[in-house]
Order: sequence, then C-alpha cells, then structure tokens
Amino acid sequence: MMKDDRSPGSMLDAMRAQKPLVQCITNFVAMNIAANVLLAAGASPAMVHAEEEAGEFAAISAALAVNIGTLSPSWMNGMRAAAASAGASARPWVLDPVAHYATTFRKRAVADLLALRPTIIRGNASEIIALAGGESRGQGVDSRDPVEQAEAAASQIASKYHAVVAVTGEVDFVTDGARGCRIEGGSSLMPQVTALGCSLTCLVGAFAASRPDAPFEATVAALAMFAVAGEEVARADDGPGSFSWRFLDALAAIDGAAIDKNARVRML
Ligand SMILES: Nc1ncnc2c1ncn2[C@@H]1O[C@H](COP(=O)(O)OP(=O)(O)O)[C@@H](O)[C@H]1O
Ligand SMILES: Cc1ncsc1CCOP(=O)(O)O
Ligand SMILES: [Mg+2]
Repeated sequence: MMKDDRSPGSMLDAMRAQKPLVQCITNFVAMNIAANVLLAAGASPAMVHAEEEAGEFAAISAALAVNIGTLSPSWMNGMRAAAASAGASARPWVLDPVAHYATTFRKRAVADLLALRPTIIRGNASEIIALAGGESRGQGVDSRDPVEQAEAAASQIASKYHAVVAVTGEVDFVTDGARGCRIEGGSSLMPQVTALGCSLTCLVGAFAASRPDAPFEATVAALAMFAVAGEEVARADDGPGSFSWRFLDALAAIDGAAIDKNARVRML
C-alpha cells in the first residue's frame, strides 16, 4: 500500500535503529504507561513539562508530544514553550486534545496550541468531532461516538491546520486532508486500560521523530503497531489488568516484518 521504506514495518525498524528522544508533556495518569510503551517500542521517552525547562528540552528532543489531560496554568506555559521551540527547530510535534470540549479552560488551551501548528493531532472520535465544531457525545475523557462519524471532521481539521489527523477507536482513521487511510485491529479492551490513547500519541511522536519527512506514514505506522499488538494480546481473552502488561510485552516482541505481515491498513 505504501512505498517500501514507508511501510509500517520499515518505519518501526527505522525508529528502533534511531531510538529517538521524545519529550512527552502528557498527564499524571499517562506518564508511567506512556514511558513504558515508548521504551517497549524502542524509543527514548522523557517526561519534561516544567515551564522553566520545557522549551529548552524541546530543542534537544527529536519530537514532542503535548497532551492536556491533567492541565494547569503552569503546565500550559510549559506546553506553549515546548511547542514553540519544536516549531522553531522544525521538529515534529503531536497534540492530544483530551476532553477539550469539557471546559472553557481546555477549549482555550487547545485553541492556543493549535495556533502553534502541531504536525499531527491524535484524538478519539468525540474529541475530533468537537474540534471541527460538531456536536460530540463524549463523556469526560471517553469517546461515545463512532470513528466513521468523525472522518469528515478529521479531513476538515487536517486541511484547516495543515496537519495530519488521526482518529482512533474500533477502526482508526488517518488523513492529511488529501489522503485517507483506515487501520483495523486492536481490541475492545484497549479503552478499558487508562491512558493507552495518550501513550499512542507519544508513540506517534516517536515514529514522526524518526521520519519527520513523512508524518502521515509515521502516524499510520504507530497506529498499525498498536493495532497488531492489541489484536495479538486480545487472543489471551483475559481482562484489562493482564492486557496492560501483556501489551507492553507484545510491543517489545513485535518487529517490522510482523507488522507488515499482520497490519490491516487500507488506503482510501
Ligand atoms: N473498540 C475498539 N476495538 C479495537 N481497538 C480499539 C477500540 N477502541 C479503542 N481502540 C484502540 O485503542 C487505542 C487508543 O484509542 P482510543 O481508546 O480511541 O483513545 P483514547 O484513549 O484517547 O480515547 C487505539 O490504538 C485504538 O485503535
Ligand atoms: C482518566 C484521565 N483523566 C484525565 S487524563 C486521563 C487519561 C486519559 O487517557 P486516554 O485518553 O488515553 O483514555
Ligand atoms: Mg485520549
């Protein structure tokens, strides 16, 4: 479906060979699991958010992930500084607009961050629908909308902000405004494990770090890695607790060849 060096498996092998430093300004819930997901996948995560250092750290990182899950004014200053610094040094950065529709504070934060031009935006269906100004049924951080209903919103946002947009759920959707792609796989247990979406946003950052010239394919590769690993772990047919640790093991065990063999990625 994609040129060889841009296949999800090739992108994984390249990312692992590089072991990119990814600055993650994520939330208190996600910090531990997101760092473990990046380590298992082969990247080098650093959770650095203080306003006094976030901009300086972004200048030495290969990519940045910004997530508003547990926001405060001081964290917001750190996010602004880091995003501006990543932009100034032409490093890719990924925005996760967690529950941005829920409060005025979050809405303003996301508007500020969008003005700093994220390379990639990754959210669940409710978040992406609301980002385009639509009526979302989201409840707090949880989506209650199907991905198909967010696809038009994703395309609209991608064109408006010149960004790659990824909507995740049962079948993921990625677009850069011109191209679109669906990724099947994963497991219904994934939304039962907190902060897997936030961790995926950081992983998208790792793939984009290694291929800043190909943010669309990098995003597809990160989502394909989650889809293949999640589907494999779901075969154990257990609960969310064991899914969480098995998922880390599956991410660590998977290689590029396995992803290219098992990923169900369909260009539209
Ligand atoms: N019902 C589902 N079936 C398969 N995979 C899912 C399902 N729901 C979510 N996922 C996967 O879980 C991961 C996190 O996505 P999601 O739950 O949409 O994000 P968030 O945690 O931000 O709401 C993605 O890899 C997504 O494909
Ligand atoms: C539960 C919760 N509360 C604030 S942030 C957060 C984590 C959300 O993680 P995800 O968006 O990946 O489900
Ligand atoms: Mg989320």
